[in-house]
Amino acid sequence: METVETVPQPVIGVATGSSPSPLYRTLARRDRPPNTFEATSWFALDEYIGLPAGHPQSYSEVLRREIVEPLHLDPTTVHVPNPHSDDLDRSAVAYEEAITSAGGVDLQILGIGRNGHLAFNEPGASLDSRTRVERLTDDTREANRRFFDSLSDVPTHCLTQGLGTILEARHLLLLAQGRGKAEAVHDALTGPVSSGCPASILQLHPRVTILVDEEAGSLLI
Ligand SMILES: N[C@@H]1[C@@H](O)[C@H](O)[C@@H](COP(=O)(O)O)O[C@@H]1O
Repeated sequence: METVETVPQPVIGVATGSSPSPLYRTLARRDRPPNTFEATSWFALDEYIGLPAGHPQSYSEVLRREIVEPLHLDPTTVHVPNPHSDDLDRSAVAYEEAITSAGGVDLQILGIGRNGHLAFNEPGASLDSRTRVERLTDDTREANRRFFDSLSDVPTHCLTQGLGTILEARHLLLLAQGRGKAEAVHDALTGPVSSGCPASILQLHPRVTILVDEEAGSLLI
C-alpha cells in the first residue's frame, strides 16, 4: 500500500498464479476510500498464447477476477500482453512500450516457479531478456495443469516480460508459499546468479522484499 499511497501515479506489476492471491484479497478486503486505486495502472507479467479470448484461465480473465472486480479498477488500466495478435513479436514490443509510457513499474509483485522461473522466464532465459514469445517447459505445464481439465489443455507458449524488463521495476516483491517452493527460493537467494535459476536475478536488484512462509523459507536457515 505504501507505493499506492506515496507515488502519485503508481504503476503496479502483477503476477498471476496462487502466490499473490492472498495479497489481492487483502487489498480488496481492507476498508479503503473508493478512489484508493484511481490513479494506479497495472501490468501483468505474462499471458498464455492459444487460449480463446475470455478463457477463464487466460491471465486477463484471472486478473479481472482477482483485481479488476474486487478492487473496482477501471479495466482499461490493467494491461496484459496481447496474445491474439497476428504479430506476436509486435505485441511484445508494444507491451514494453506501454510499460515505458506509463513511466515504468514502481512495484513488481512476483511469484516463483518451482523450477525457479520468474514470470514465464524458464531456466536458460537470458538475464537481460525482454518481453517475448516463449515456450513453456513440461515442468511448468505440469505445475499449471491444476488450472485446466487436462495437460493437453495447458498452452505450450506464452508472452512473458523478460528478466531484463522485470529488473527495471523500482521495487520487487517476491511471494512464495509451501514446501514445493523451498528449493527454488533457496537457489534464487543463495545460489549463483545464473540463467539456470531465473529468479536469482533478485540478487541483482537494489530493492527487493521477500515474503515467504515457513515452508517456502525452510531451506534458508
Ligand atoms: N506464470 C506464472 C508466474 O507468474 C507465477 O508467479 C508462477 C508461480 O505460480 P504459483 O504462484 O501458482 O505457484 O508460475 C506461473 O506459471
